[in-house]
Amino acid sequence: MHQLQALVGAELDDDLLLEQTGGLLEGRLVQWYPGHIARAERRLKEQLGMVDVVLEVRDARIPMSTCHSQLAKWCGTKPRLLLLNRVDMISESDRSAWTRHFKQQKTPVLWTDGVSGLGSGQVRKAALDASVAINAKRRNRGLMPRPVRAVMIGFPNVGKSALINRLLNRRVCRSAPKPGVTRDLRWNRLGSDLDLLDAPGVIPASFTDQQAAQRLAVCNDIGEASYIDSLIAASLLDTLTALPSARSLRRRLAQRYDVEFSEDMTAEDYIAAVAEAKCQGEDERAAQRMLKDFRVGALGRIALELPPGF
Ligand SMILES: Nc1nc2c(ncn2[C@@H]2O[C@H](COP(=O)(O)OP(=O)(O)OP(=O)(O)O)[C@@H](O)[C@H]2O)c(=O)[nH]1
Repeated sequence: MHQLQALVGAELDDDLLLEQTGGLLEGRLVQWYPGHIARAERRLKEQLGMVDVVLEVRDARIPMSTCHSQLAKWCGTKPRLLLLNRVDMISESDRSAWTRHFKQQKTPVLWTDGVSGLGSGQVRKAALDASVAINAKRRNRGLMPRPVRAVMIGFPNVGKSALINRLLNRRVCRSAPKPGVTRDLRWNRLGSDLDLLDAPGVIPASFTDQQAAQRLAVCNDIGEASYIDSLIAASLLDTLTALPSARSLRRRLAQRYDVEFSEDMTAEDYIAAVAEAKCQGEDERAAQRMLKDFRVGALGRIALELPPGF
């Protein structure tokens, strides 16, 4: 298991630190910047206090690693909807496996694609359905109905802003392929019934799971300054070769890089071999290329995590 590097550069300016909120809040960093982490969590709890409905967005490639461990507790009885975004990046069979899993757990899930807008109609409907109950309660207490307030919460770069833009059908939130883009809270009115809050991506302060941290890095969900590409690319290869579809994935890698990935090679061996063949022997460049290929879907539609027991 490769250890993910915590931020080692001491010269962190505020901007970099902000990027890292959306960055690696893994054990060591938490100890180094306790004030910063505590502030991010305080803000998250404040946001939860302001809304009626929580839309929790996770990355469909890593639904477990992008699960915020404290969220269920903090939401209490508040309605919570689980959105699995980037559905376009996983295979049909991955999707079916997760659908079955969440059905067994009795957790309603909506599949979304923040780029094409797939699923956004259902998200809107589900949020508005929640508003009916909320406004019925208000009327019973003699209060005027008001638009339902919902917040999009999730790890950095899972696609919250893109989803909001699709829901509103216009580009109101900055959305970019790197973590930590959303820095401020922003309310957006959707029709006359729904106010949506886009919030900066947050990683739990208690996040110490190295494997999950590596998967976040693989999926570009934490700041690049937090890790070394070759370690993370090796982690990606280890994960791919442990999946049920490992054999076909090895073939796909061989086709893409013209280098066989035999069973007796380690991930590090393979990166070195691709570096030799394609990147003048530079492992870091080979690693960056593999990570980029995975992130843009050039290695195929792959969920890195499957439900337990799959
Ligand atoms: N392929 C694919 N890309 C997506 C999807 N949703 C968002 N993206 C892309 O992923 C990148 C990150 O999306 P954002 O909407 O900025 O993510 P965010 O969760 O708001 O990020 P933070 O600001 O870091 O909290 C952008 O380049 C989006 O175009 C999706 O469903 N599929």
